Amino acid sequence: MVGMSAVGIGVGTATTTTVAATYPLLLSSSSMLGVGLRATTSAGCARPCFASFGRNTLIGGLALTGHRGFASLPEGAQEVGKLVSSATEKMGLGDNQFAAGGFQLALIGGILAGIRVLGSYAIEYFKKKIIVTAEFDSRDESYSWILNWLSDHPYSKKATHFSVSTTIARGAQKINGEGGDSAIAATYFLPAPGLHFFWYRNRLLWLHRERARPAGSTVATSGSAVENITISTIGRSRDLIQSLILEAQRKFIDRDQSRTVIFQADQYGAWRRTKSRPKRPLDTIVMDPKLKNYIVEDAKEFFASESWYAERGLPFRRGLLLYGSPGTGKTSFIHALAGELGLNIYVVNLSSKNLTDDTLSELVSDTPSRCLLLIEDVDAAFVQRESQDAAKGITFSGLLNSVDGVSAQEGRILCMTTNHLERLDEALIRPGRVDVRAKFGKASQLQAKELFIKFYPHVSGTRVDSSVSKEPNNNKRLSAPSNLSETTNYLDNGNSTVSSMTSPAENAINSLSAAQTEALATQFAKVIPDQMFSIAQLQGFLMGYKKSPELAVKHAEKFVRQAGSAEVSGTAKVEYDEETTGKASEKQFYWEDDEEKQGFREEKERERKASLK
Ligand SMILES: Nc1ncnc2c1ncn2[C@@H]1O[C@H](COP(=O)(O)OP(=O)(O)OP(=O)(O)O)[C@@H](O)[C@H]1O
Repeated sequence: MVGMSAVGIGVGTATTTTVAATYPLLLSSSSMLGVGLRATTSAGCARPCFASFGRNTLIGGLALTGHRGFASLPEGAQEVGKLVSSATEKMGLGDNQFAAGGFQLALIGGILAGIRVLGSYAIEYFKKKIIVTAEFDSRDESYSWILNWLSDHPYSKKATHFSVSTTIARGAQKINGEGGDSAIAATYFLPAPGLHFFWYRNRLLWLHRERARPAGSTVATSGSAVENITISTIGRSRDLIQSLILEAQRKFIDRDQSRTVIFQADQYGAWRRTKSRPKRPLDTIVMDPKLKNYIVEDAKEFFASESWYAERGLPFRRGLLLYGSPGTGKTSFIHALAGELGLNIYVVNLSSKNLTDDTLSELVSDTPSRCLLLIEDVDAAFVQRESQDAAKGITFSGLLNSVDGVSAQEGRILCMTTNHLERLDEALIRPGRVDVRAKFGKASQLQAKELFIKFYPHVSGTRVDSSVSKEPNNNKRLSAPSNLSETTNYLDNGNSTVSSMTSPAENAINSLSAAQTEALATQFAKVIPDQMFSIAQLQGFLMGYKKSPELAVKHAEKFVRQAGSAEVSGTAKVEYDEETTGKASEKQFYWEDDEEKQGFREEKERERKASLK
């Protein structure tokens, strides 16, 4: 079988069997041009032979009988036959039976194809006139709205052909196990691929869900398969389906009310929702309360003063630069700020090889008008690039143009973070691009105390896990980790290791009074030198004693001592700013290579085990 535009070539022979086998091939191909040799079978034999080939029989019959008369064919077909026959005569092919047959078939094929094409256009036209259809593609966010909406629709709960999914959008997991059991993965029941009919506002709608196979694959894999949903109804007005879409969108947004959604650029340079997290309360961030308050109020005021900016012809944009050592809470604060302001975060990774000046500019202009645009480690992209392929990725001027060029989106706050303020070009952080600069320093003793109290919150005489410890992966690997955070990260990464190293008594949930907790926090803070550790390091240490604040206090001194002895051990390098404080400087600890890291971990673990004996 050949396609619509192909040329069909049929070869008829003297036997009726071959004619029957050949003509369907030729004629059902819808070819615009059919070339064939006319069968030289007897007229009497032709009709029974074609009987089993449906409508091709008629065409075959026309071709065969066109030269001899059409008495035995239906009236309409006779007319077409006569037309074909007279065209053949006019072409002067009447005497050559083979050429005439071929020409007739070509003509008939053309007419048939034309009728088909016109027919399908007509059907499409009438479909559009009486059926309203909306289409959703899994590469677009609206697809998640529809899946979310469908998962709650009564039809999905009773459909006998349904699919089960644990997620309806990347990063949009259901927030339960039903019954609140977070250990049970949440599930969505959705109409399976295929055709489904359901009711919406007393009108019948039908839904077609289709899963496209990735090119070159015979199996539709969920990872790469593109899905497509169409929802249709009879009528000429789009109102019903539009209101369904709006309802689905609202529902989806509502369910994100208590969450911060994070978007990242995909390989095509378009924003893609990657995850959503419960909003992080601002009071989980340990930092100078004045600074915290200043930034939050500044952001609120910014969003409330659009007309003020417009009246003065100023671009309605705000820039925030957070700088300081790794693990001091810059990223965490931005998440908390987004939660406080009810904004989503759009993250740009400047080191991405897929990012060019053009895609960055497009991404920035595609951000919604109220959001936080986050560029982390803004210094890193250009430093790395110098040593790699300078032709790849974005340029510095491309970055400048994107963040405040003419096409840059208005109404957003650009947040940049860096561990190295001194490496940033003045042009990038000049007023107008960066309006607020905030330094995130190492923990003061006061902050160490605050962290301790937050880490061991106290509810009705029973200790509960802090919000920090509810996020098991929040103890993310630092880009320049210290010896100590490495040790505790290591312990924290394997819960079994932690519990095997702590006695049942240590795991018992204590019920200290608030005053007792505060007293322990004060003891802890006294031991922790001012501005020596980042909050992440202290948090990493406390993670080793999740349920035992007393033990945390007991081991704190050793923790500090070990930090100081890291250089002596020769396994980690520590840069000291001896002249001034004798404490680790901003540059903090760094490791030579992985082997050193591993060796150090093992040594620390041995020491730790020995101390617990
Ligand atoms: N000031 C803080 N208050 C509360 N938690 C903090 C603070 N600083 C760090 N943490 C905790 O330490 C971890 C790392 O913090 P975060 O990623 O925010 O640091 P950062 O300054 O952005 O680090 P980097 O510069 O390496 O990206 C998180 O789990 C976070 O909860």
